[in-house]
Amino acid sequence: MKIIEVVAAVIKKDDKFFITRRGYGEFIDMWEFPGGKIEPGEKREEALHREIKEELELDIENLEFLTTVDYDYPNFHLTMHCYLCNISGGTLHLNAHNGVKWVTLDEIDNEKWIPADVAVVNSIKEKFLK
Ligand SMILES: Nc1nc2c([nH]c(=O)n2[C@H]2C[C@H](O)[C@@H](COP(=O)(O)OP(=O)(O)OP(=O)(O)O)O2)c(=O)[nH]1
Repeated sequence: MKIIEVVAAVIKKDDKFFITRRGYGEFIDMWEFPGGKIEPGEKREEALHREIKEELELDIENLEFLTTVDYDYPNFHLTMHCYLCNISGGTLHLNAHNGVKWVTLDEIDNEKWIPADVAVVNSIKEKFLK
């Protein structure tokens, strides 16, 4: 099966997490963590900086590895490396999404997540729920 390797940003500020709603494609209108495919020769962190700049026109800093999620979709296998980070600059523009919001840990389960992201949400809760 085709393997797709993706990086995703779990952007945090105070007690909230920044989530984005897909604006196109198979998972349109479902929530995800922004990011995208690693290009040949790219390091994971470089790919994440590039994707967040392309998709949202934001800069990120303080990347800290959170988890790698593996998920079998019907037509590909997803390997997704997720990094906690903060916004360090830029002005938000939605170039790939049709919505964004900041959610607390109390709200994070209530979203219509892309299937693989349920495991990311569980990792976030494991790390931050006291
Ligand atoms: N970015 C992102 N992709 C996710 C998440 N969860 C999940 O299953 N995916 C899947 C959906 C896509 O099939 C794949 C990432 O593709 P993408 O469309 O974001 O990547 P990209 O920007 O590099 O690609 P493209 O649309 O330009 O081809 O990973 C998530 O939280 N964030």
